[in-house]
Amino acid sequence: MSATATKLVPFEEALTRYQPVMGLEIHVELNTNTKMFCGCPTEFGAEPNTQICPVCLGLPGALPVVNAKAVESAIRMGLALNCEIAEWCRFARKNYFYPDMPKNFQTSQYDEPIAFDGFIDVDVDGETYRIQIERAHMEEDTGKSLHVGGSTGRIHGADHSLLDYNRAGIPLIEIVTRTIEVPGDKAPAVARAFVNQIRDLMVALGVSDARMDQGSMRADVNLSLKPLGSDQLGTRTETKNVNSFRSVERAVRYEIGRHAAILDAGGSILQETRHFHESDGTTSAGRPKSDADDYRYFPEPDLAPVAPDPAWVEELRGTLPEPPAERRKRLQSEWGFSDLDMRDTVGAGALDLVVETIAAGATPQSAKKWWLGELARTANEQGTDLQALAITPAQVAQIQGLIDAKRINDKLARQVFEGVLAGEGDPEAVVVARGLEVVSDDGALGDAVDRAIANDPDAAQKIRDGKQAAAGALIGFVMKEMRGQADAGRVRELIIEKLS
Ligand SMILES: Nc1ncnc2c1ncn2[C@@H]1O[C@H](COP(=O)(O)OP(=O)(O)OP(=O)(O)O)[C@@H](O)[C@H]1O
Ligand SMILES: [Mg+2]
Ligand SMILES: [Mg+2]
Repeated sequence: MSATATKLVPFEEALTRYQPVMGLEIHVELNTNTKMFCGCPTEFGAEPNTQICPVCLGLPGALPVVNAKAVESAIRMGLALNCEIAEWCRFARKNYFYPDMPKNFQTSQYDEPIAFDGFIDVDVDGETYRIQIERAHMEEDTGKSLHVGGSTGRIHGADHSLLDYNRAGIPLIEIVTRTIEVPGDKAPAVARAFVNQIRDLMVALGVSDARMDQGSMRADVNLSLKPLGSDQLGTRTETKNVNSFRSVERAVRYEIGRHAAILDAGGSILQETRHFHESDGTTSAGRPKSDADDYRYFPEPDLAPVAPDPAWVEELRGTLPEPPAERRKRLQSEWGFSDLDMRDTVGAGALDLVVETIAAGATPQSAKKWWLGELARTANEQGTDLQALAITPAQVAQIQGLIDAKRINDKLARQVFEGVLAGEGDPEAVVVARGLEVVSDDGALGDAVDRAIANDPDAAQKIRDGKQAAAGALIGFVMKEMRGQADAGRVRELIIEKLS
């Protein structure tokens, strides 16, 4: 579903007249064992409405209690984002009605967030861009609506809705950037790199599994344009719940072209939420949303203020992972990567995957080769991120191990990747099931070499005359006959032996 007739100004052309301005809101689900304000479990994928209680359902008289582990995660996250940590802050009620929110308000933070005024640096094409963080605040997730039945189409195209409140009350941190202005042509890539880096940071902190494909990390992309040279912000649109790095990049690009077309035609941008469509990279209108939307925020009367002891905050500072830029420098020197190797790896969002693949036994170069080659191509074809592919770093290392042991070659490895990605099991199982092992047995190879010599007497004669380069044609014949499964090195040796 997408707005088919939307006219776009080509990206490069839009940038000759407008400066894009972005703002990113990232929701991260914390991996605490229990919910934000009650003891319900947070496990993903349970039977609907089995992880609920009077507190997360907002039943009258139920009293919430703050999850201390969630506060700890929020503080560590704030510190990692170079934020100030509030010495005293409160929760607030954000009042609105929506069926997936049983309490009729979301417990969030408003003007007193736990963390504020931070920044992180992201690298794109060898340049560093500093992204200012306005705040990171604690809140709770909503439940989920499932729209089913299609005969009346009254509700989002469906008959009726089912509600699952298992997710209601799971701790969330919302990270909000200040407006971001970078050279227009870099804007989509900077947005993607930022979200990517937030993910890496969450994983390194161990506070969330930050899986965009599973919704444990979600990005809202705000975008506006202003005429070049103007210092007045334009009206923004807010593309909601974008769920991959690649989609973040595409959403920015698409909205730039769409805004430019409207502004060029003398129109004005409607401040609204938008939905992103993976299939064709477009967005479509959601609901109008003005800055004056009145959520009637007020301090939550049922929760005590959060006043983290400064000594505890300093203690938590000591638990932070190595800052990303320093880590990249260290890894680059450990791996012996060139600047370009490193830039490509980071740019592809493959840094942690490469780290894990090396930890599982592969060399840095081979880990990089597969993630940035074969697997990046596959991710691109599937329109997803490397992290979402159905293969683990350990499996990539196993495939490289099979190559190193000369049981398969690079070409056969591609078929092993295909099998693993298709869910046929571990590399070893795929090799056996698909019969992909390289033949290095002299008997079978010798017979094929004999046939190759008989097939191409000219080449054979050249080799007898000492022109070993002519062996290529015979090796090609053998490889073709054995469907790529011959040990090419051994075939060459046999050819030379037989013809000298
Ligand atoms: N004119 C603009 N153009 C682009 N981005 C903007 C503009 N004005 C604000 N932003 C960005 O939009 C984001 C607004 O997020 P914020 O959470 O503060 O409010 P919201 O989107 O109105 O509320 P909600 O959390 O309910 O979605 C910020 O990242 C901000 O920098
Ligand atoms: Mg927000
Ligand atoms: Mg928003």
